[in-house]
Amino acid sequence: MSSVIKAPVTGPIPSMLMPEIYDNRLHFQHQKILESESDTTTPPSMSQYREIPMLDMRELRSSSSHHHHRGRTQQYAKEQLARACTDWGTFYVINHGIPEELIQRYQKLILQLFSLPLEQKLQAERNKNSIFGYEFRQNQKSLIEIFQVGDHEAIIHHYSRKLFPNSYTQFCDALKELKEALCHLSLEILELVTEGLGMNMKNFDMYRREIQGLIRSNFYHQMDSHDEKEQVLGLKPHMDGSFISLLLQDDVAGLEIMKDGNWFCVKPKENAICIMIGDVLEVITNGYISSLQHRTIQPTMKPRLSIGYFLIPLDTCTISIAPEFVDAKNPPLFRPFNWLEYLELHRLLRTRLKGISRPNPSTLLFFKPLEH
Ligand SMILES: O=C(O)CCC(=O)C(=O)O
Ligand SMILES: [Fe+2]
Repeated sequence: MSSVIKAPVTGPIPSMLMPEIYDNRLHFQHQKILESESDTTTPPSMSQYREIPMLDMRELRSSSSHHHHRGRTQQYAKEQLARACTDWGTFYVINHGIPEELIQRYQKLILQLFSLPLEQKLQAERNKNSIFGYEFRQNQKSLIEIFQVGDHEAIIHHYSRKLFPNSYTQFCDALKELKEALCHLSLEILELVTEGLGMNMKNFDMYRREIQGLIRSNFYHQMDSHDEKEQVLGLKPHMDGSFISLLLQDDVAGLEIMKDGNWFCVKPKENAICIMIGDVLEVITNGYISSLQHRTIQPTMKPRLSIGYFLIPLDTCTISIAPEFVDAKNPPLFRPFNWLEYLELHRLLRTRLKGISRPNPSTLLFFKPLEH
């Protein structure tokens, strides 16, 4: 029958962030897309477990050695990487080189942060118009605490001081060290991925100077389960607004991925980092690879900590299809857009559609050519 959307999209998008490219026609289109979708919120049932591809960074990294066997191993690993991207949109990497000591040090400190009194954490609360800070996200059945910062040292110091007035340097140091290591690794992987998919590295270079990093820690509280078969959703199904995302997890399961129309549970792997393809790469490759739809399940046995690192464009960056992914058989699927425009729509979907799961949670729908 009618759509179940409780909060129809009305009123203008805040003009401060509204690029000129927006006009009323597009705004109307957004409304149409949102209205055509209905609530598909059903409690997720237990998902089957699947192994995702596993790649060895030691094999992928080029070496100065000209050893024949080594070259073949590397070539094979690169093919596996390309296949992981086209078939799965996600994979684990091992031998990534991020020191275990550093990860554990940061995990310990971020858990200390989450165990601070709520009033103190709220001193660093995320501002409505910002993506940085602390967030206490409580729904009927789920509870997640999130802490997120970017590359700006001043912001990191600002929030760290509020949270750890007496010992903030220790926290800042670990955060910055981990962020830098993850930045390095993610750029390396992004380069391997784009090159492996046949992207012209000159076109990739245009983005190199327009990339920033976000580090986000998610603390999922342990929830009571009344029905063993029914799971409680933590994060709703979504695609990340990133080039790629890196995910570190403790030993508690909770991540689920969508593959071929089914949800699968991905178990944490010791010393492995989960890589996910984000929306930006889907656009640049003109849909040759898709961003990974994923969600999380609220744990019941013990709490769960995950740390995500997102490589995202700078606000000023324009995202457009790399020409080598367009030909007669592959017409352009997306119009070029500015990153702020993406963020605004991403936020619109999250806030205006609170409590509603869209059948297709993709923000990229808005950048497809208009249908007549
Ligand atoms: O906690 C996880 O496993 C995933 C987190 C996630 O998807 C996100 O922060 O975007
Ligand atoms: Fe995500």
